[in-house]
This record gives sequence, structure tokens and C-alpha cells, in this order.
Amino acid sequence: MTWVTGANGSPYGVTNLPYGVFRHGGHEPRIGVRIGDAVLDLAGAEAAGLVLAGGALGRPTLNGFMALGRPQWTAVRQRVTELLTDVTHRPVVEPLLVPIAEVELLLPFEVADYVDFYSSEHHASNVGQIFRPGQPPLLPNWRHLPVGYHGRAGTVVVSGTPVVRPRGQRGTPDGPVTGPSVRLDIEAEVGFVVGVPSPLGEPVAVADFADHVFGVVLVNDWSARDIQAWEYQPLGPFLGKSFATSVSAWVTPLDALGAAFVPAPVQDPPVVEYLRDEPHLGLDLRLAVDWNGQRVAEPPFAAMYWTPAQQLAHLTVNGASLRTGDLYASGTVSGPQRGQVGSFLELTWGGAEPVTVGGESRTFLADGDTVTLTATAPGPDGGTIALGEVTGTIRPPR
Ligand SMILES: O=C(O)/C=C/C(=O)CC(=O)CC(=O)O
Ligand SMILES: [Ca+2]
Ligand SMILES: [Mg+2]
Repeated sequence: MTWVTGANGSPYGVTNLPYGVFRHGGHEPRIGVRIGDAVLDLAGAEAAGLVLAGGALGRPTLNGFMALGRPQWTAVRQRVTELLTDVTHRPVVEPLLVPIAEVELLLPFEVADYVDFYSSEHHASNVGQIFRPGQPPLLPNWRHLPVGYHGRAGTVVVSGTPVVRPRGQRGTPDGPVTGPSVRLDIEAEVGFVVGVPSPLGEPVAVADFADHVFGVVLVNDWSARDIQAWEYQPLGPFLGKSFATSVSAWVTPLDALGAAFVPAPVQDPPVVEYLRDEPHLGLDLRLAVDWNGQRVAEPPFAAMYWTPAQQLAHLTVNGASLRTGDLYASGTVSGPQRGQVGSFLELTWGGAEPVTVGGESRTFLADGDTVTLTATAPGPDGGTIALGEVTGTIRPPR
């Protein structure tokens, strides 16, 4: 129980406490923790000596704090919990609470590298059938390693940033044409944020996942399907996805997700040694996709074939080092049913089966459309926690 008004029973109660970076009034950007409908100014709390983190909380991004490592993450979380639950702290802590309506939320961390996996069996087989009809939906490597590609870190933007419709080449029966994408899509994903780096040349073991990964963001990997379908063979996604990738403003620490770890789907055939995780755990995150305010899908993250620990081990098996601020996304989250898919490509089966949104028949994104992804997870004590939101509105091409 917290003494913060209105926060008990909220999905941002004291068992959640996600981190973000906010601007308030004329102040410099600073780190905060969300509690109910308020943000606790952690820079102010550290300056007042209420929390100790070696000055890492007084910075404009989470990177310095994320680099400290799990013992410090846990200690700060415990201290913040104490400050928000023990009423004796209320007189000094309450002045550090800012109403969420008054803050501007910024990109919470400086993104180092960004990679994207392809770890939903349902998504991969749907896309395979749509993009490569007549061929086996999953390529022979798919069950042996978590397939991924390198994205573009510099175009990762915070929730709320408008997305300008990308221009590019698309193939037509009469040859390529250049222009604004006419098949602009979303991808509902979960992103994992690396805090503790690793040395070049040293793989990170599956068992070391929680020592490196600080927390989780929601991701919308905006995708121009027409640009993608023309450009991607044989090297994979490039300009069809690099124009923007949106992340939630709140980073949910792994420490808040203890009750959300669940057995992941059984892998058959068995995986090679470096991908073997015991226990083999995924996360019971329940995503929701709202298109112009209308719920169109509820993708279940628990159905993902490859786990975040396996993805991290795979990402580093060749000795590639991790940097603080590395972001790796799960890949589009799709469940087995049509109402559980994380892209409009799948929802409308390549545009062939329109859906009704706001009374209109729709396939891909129109200018002015807004898509909002949210998610919840089981919290401790049978409660539910929210993982923030990632929203974006499509602007016409320049
Ligand atoms: O199968 C393909 O050719 C392409 C697939 C994607 O667009 C998926 C991608 O970005 C990875 C993912 O989000 O699962
Ligand atoms: Ca993706
Ligand atoms: Mg993207």
C-alpha cells in the first residue's frame, strides 16, 4: 500500500514503478518513476539524499543508472518503494510528485544498437504464407535459432512522436515506382533494454539474462510492406522499417515482472546447447492494439517461441559485445487466432480481407490514423500492472 492518493488499485501501483525521463516546467529532463497518476522526481530525490545512486539519477537518460547493474537496480527500487509506502517519508517525498498531466515524457534511454527478432511462430508462418505463397511458411533455420536483423537505433522515437509516411521504391508489374508507401503497417512488439554491457569476444549465457537486461518497453516497429517486399531479398528488412520505431516512455523493470514469468512453449526439435535455458521461461504479457481508438487485436506474448534469454544468448554467441542502451525487440507478437495478431498485414491477410474500423472498411494505415499499443501483466498478489503505451499518428509524406 502506498500513501500516494489514488495509486492503490491502479495498474501503476507500488508493485509496478516503471522508469522514465520527463520534462516539467522549465526544468532540464530528469529521471522519474511513475506512481498512479504522478511521477516521482528521482533526480530531486537523489539530490535531497533520499535515494543513493552515485549521481546516476540526475541525468537526462536512464543509461547511467542502467549501467550500474542489478544489485543497484534492486536497491533503488526497494528504497523508492519504502519512500512511497512508509508515511513517515511523506512530508519530504510528496513535494517531489508531479502530476502526469503536467509532464512531457521523453525517450527514456539513449538507444545504442537496435535489433529486431522474428520469434513468434504464428507471425512468421502467417507472413511466410502472405509473402511467399506456395513455399514452406517457416524456413529451415527458424526452429534452430531466433532469426533477427539489425535495425536503425537513430530512428527509435518515444511514444507520441508523429510518424511521417515513408517514401521509397515498390515493385509493380511494370517495374519499380518511387513514392509514398501505400501499405503502411504496424508491428506490436516487446523490447528488452540492456543495462550492463559485455566485453567484445565474450558470449553472454542464457542464465545471465537478468544480469544484463534492465527492463522492458513496448515497441511499434512501423513497417512499409510495399517497400519491404521489394527490397528485402536476399538481405532482409532495410528502408521498409528504418524510418521510425516507436517505444513506450516507461521502462518496466524486470523486478516488476517476477509474477509474469511463465513456461514458454515447448521447443521441438530441441535447441543447441547455447540456446538451452532451464527453466525455459517466457512472459505473460497481454498486448492490445487500438486502431483509431478501436480494439482490433490482443496479441499474447506468452505464445512466443523464442524467449528473451535465448535471444540475448543468440545475439552474443559470436562474441558481439553488448552496450548500455542496446534494445532488442521480440519480433511481432501474434497468437494463433486472427484477433491475436500484431500486424495489419496479418489482420487483413495481406490486404485481401479488410476490417471495419470506425465504420469504414480498412486494410493498411491512412494519414491521420492513430495506433496505440498497451499491455498488462500479472503483478504480485494477484494484481495487474500496466506496461505503459506506445502511440503514434501517421502524418502525410513530405
Ligand atoms: O518474413 C519476412 O520476410 C518478413 C517479416 C517481417 O517483417 C518481420 C519482422 O520485422 C520481424 C518481426 O517483427 O517479427
Ligand atoms: Ca518487427
Ligand atoms: Mg521499425
